[in-house]
Amino acid sequence: MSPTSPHMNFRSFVEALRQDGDLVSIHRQVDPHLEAAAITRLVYEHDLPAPLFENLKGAQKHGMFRILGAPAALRKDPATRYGRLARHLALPPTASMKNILDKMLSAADQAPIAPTIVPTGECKENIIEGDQIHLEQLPAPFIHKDDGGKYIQTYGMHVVQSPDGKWTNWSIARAMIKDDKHLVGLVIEPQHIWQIHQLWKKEGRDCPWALCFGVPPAAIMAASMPIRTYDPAGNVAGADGVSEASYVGSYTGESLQLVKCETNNLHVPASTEIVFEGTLSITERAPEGPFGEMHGYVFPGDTHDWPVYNVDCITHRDDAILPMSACGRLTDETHTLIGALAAAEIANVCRQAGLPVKDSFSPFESQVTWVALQFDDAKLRAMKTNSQELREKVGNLVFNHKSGYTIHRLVLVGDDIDVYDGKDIMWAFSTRCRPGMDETFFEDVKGFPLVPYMSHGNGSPVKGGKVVSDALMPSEYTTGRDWVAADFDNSYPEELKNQVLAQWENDGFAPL
Ligand SMILES: CC1=C(C(=O)O)[C@@H]2CC(C)(C)c3c(C)c(C)cc4c3N2[C@@]12C(=O)NC(=O)N=C2N4C[C@H](O)[C@H](O)[C@H](O)COP(=O)(O)O
Ligand SMILES: [K+]
Ligand SMILES: [Mn+2]
Repeated sequence: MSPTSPHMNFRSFVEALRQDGDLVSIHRQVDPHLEAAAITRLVYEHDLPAPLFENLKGAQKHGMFRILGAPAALRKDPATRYGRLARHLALPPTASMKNILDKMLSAADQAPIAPTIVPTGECKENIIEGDQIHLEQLPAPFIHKDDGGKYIQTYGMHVVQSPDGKWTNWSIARAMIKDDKHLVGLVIEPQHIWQIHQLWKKEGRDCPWALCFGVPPAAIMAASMPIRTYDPAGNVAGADGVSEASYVGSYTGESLQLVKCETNNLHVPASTEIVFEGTLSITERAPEGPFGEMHGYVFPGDTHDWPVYNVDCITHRDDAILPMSACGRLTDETHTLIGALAAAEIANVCRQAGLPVKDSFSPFESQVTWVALQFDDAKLRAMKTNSQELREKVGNLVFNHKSGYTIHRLVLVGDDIDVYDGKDIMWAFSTRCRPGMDETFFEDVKGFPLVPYMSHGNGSPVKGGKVVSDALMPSEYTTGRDWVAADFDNSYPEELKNQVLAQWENDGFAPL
């Protein structure tokens, strides 16, 4: 029996949400065609408990399957805002986003802990092979009314491996059902699944593949993060060169238990809810999309050809649960994970390059197209640099690194700004960054085509459109801050503030 702690076992994670009062089980029959996603979308837009659809119209025998919506979205209570993410990492429900990202980064300078291969696990309770596979009969969700198909894959983990077996990558990339035996999905440059797909193209063989729905929550966090592993040549990139599996081992302190696939030599977490096994074709492509994407748009009819996945075998737990991210406008997993984890890795890359970056976050208000980088003001002054020089240095470093792929604006701020507070970032950006003069634009770097002003804008969808906006004031480079904020914290003497706070409720105000 594999570990049953919530961060290491998806089924236990769902039960932990129930214990937390952060789950709504819906027993009435719900239609996977739009209805389940519509309920989940409203959950996202109001930060409500995760919906578990226990009785899907069209669910197959052996419990194939139920759906858990909003697996890593926000909780309404500010005190436990990130509780559902915290549960992915065995952190307390009151953990801050900083606690969560620090935990994810803690692996960067710890020894990797390799996974353990075990003979079997819960994911082997049911095995469906060959002509018994009918993807079209599964209760796969149709998520947005203008989508190009049923997106069964929105929170599963792709497993692919370099031909030399040295590098196994875990990542999330969407995929929809193409027909009874095939999926089709995004495999975009420079993502690691794209890099490994390229290696198999050179080999002239289809890429062995597995797609794991309902993996240990600690694993899906690394799958969503642009951690540095091998470069395309298969050499170790940067200090680590670990695969996600070993990276997860580091920050959980536990060796993940994996089992071998039935039909290829890849390994998958033993407690996975549903496993698709097969190949990612190096030749076959098919129309994919449109899809309601992370920036909150569907462009009807916006279909493009992407690689085809061939499903040879399905294994699954009894009463399996498919996690679903009905992504789009704020606030869902594409914001709490893609933006936040990219920000964390970008700060890591900056620090490795010797830049005094203390903290970073991608403000939800920017639909996670920005990352705010908080500089240590004293160390900044010691650099004896200036705005233009720093903007160029940071932009050239981040916008040419894979971790910067999805980010189009970097906002540089001092350490009086809380990067996790969107109001703080907008205050600094709006009042300290003079448009044009304090900004450096980058047109010769890789652009992120999913941003609407890229794919449906006026310029190249894949090049440029990036900027470093310096919201550090000139005094922060030289003498130190030459202003006082006109707010309660900074504009009143300590003893007066304490007196006001002590009197606060006696004066008739509700507790802050
Ligand atoms: C951009 C993406 C999506 C979109 O907006 O449609 C789509 C939506 C869903 C499936 C919900 C989704 C969720 C819920 C989460 C949490 C992450 C993503 C996605 N999907 C996309 C996708 O279809 N294609 C893609 O290339 N990257 C995606 N990521 C981001 C990657 O996972 C991230 O960049 C990793 O770092 C990649 O791993 P490595 O290569 O570094 O190993
Ligand atoms: K990853
Ligand atoms: Mn990777």
